[in-house]
Amino acid sequence: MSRNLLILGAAPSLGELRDTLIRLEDTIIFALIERSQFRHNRDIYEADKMHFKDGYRGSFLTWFLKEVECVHARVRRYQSPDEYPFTNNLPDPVLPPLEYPPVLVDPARININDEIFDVYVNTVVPGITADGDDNNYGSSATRDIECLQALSRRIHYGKFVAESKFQDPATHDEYVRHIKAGDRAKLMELLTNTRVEEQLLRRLKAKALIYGQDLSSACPDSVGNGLLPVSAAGESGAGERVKTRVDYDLVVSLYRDYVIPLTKEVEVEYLIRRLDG
Ligand SMILES: O=C(O)C(=O)C[C@]1(C(=O)O)C=C[C@@H](O)C=C1
Repeated sequence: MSRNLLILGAAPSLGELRDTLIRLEDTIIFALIERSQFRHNRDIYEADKMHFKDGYRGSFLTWFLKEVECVHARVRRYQSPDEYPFTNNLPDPVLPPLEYPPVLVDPARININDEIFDVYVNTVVPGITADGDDNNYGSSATRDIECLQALSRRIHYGKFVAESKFQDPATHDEYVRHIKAGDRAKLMELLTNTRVEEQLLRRLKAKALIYGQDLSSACPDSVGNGLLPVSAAGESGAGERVKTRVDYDLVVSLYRDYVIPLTKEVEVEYLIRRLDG
């Protein structure tokens, strides 16, 4: 995705941006499935549960995040306008800066990763994992970081979506009026597209149902007969609820209650500052 942002001369269209959001649904569902194979492992989220030889005070996950983000910062990850770190005071890149086409007007580099982290640790992880401790701390935290990065990229992509809506001649003047009035509620109303949200949630349920199935004991023939038949409602041919590796209703509620609202929050916060300077 970063490469695309580098080579795009002009702002991406709303259609192109929505295609990226659709692709990120797959990334997020698979990352959640990966994390859900391990138990909750609550200790990795609690500060001072582990003794760090380097004197670090905090949770295992925040220690791990900081280490990973240091490496990623050194290879310029956070120079990309769709990548935002969860930790601070990161080192400078070892390579010269890249020139990204100036699509966004975002001097404050709006970053809501603290909110995303909070929702992920306190709501998502307990929802998608079985309770208990299986000692897979490194494996769990590795998957956590993948989930967090994917969610963060998806949610901060709202800036590009907001910019594209702001540039649209059909709504430009209306956006400018609400921005000048500092009216966040009106901006929220204007940028909301209920039809797109409903379609997204339906698609997401279908994807979570299909990607979440464990096909290890299925014996399909060469044209695929023999795979578990699943209806859109999540019922097997026999009428019972399909057991998937990650609960598809949870994936839908994650998007409905957090991912979409946080994306819209990013869009509003981006737009409200759009005319500054
Ligand atoms: O596709 C858009 O128009 C967006 O702004 C993205 C998004 C989303 O988060 O998926 C957010 C707000 C809209 O109501 C619809 C969808």
